[in-house]
Amino acid sequence: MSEPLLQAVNLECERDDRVLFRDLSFSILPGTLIRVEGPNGSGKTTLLRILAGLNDSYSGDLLWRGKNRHGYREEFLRNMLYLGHRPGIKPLLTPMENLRALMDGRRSLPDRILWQALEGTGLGGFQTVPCRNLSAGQQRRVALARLLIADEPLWILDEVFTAIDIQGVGALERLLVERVENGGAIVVTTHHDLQLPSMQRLTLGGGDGYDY
Ligand SMILES: Nc1ncnc2c1ncn2[C@@H]1O[C@H](COP(=O)(O)OP(=O)(O)OP(=O)(O)O)[C@@H](O)[C@H]1O
Repeated sequence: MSEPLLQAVNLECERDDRVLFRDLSFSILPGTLIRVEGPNGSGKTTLLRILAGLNDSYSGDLLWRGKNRHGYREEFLRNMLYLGHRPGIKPLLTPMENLRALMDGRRSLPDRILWQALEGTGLGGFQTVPCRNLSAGQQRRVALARLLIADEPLWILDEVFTAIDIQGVGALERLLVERVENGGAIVVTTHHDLQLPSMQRLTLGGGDGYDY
């Protein structure tokens, strides 16, 4: 069996004296997709931000490739791609400029590749239009183009199906399946009815303060 990329060991997080989750332990293996589920406010975004290294308000351990992540933060960040529940698109920039910004200097790709990635998410013809003139779904697609040029082994995706039309949802589902088949690891939250082969589920909402 392959080594886990990321392991959560006894994670616990409290917000405003309410336990969102405790004793949460799981492994994220290459070639797996984990869907984090739970009702509004159950802590899905909080958990994903903790996994992505964007929130340190937790107890427990996170191991990156078997070692405490604290000592390997840069390596972890280089190998992880996080897309948050907001598209994170700058309205005054074009899709091309935004996509380059989303690369965050990790790899220098030629414009041709970025252009094609935007075409691949249905933004052909919009590559040089300021993003403030795009629809909500088109802005989301700019962020999703980042996935088409991603080589990070771990993707952490928060509500990336939001505002995407039915064709876009199908294309994104196929991309996720293909990625997992090729050894990628994905953690995703969505209120969309995602049913992918061999998807694992991690359900939140059992902490103190929940009646359901
Ligand atoms: N910065 C913060 N400070 C204090 N409480 C917070 C903060 N961020 C989130 N919370 C609280 O933590 C709880 C979990 O929020 P979170 O966004 O993780 O839930 P979620 O499961 O992703 O919800 P949704 O399905 O609505 O997106 C909520 O009760 C929220 O009010």
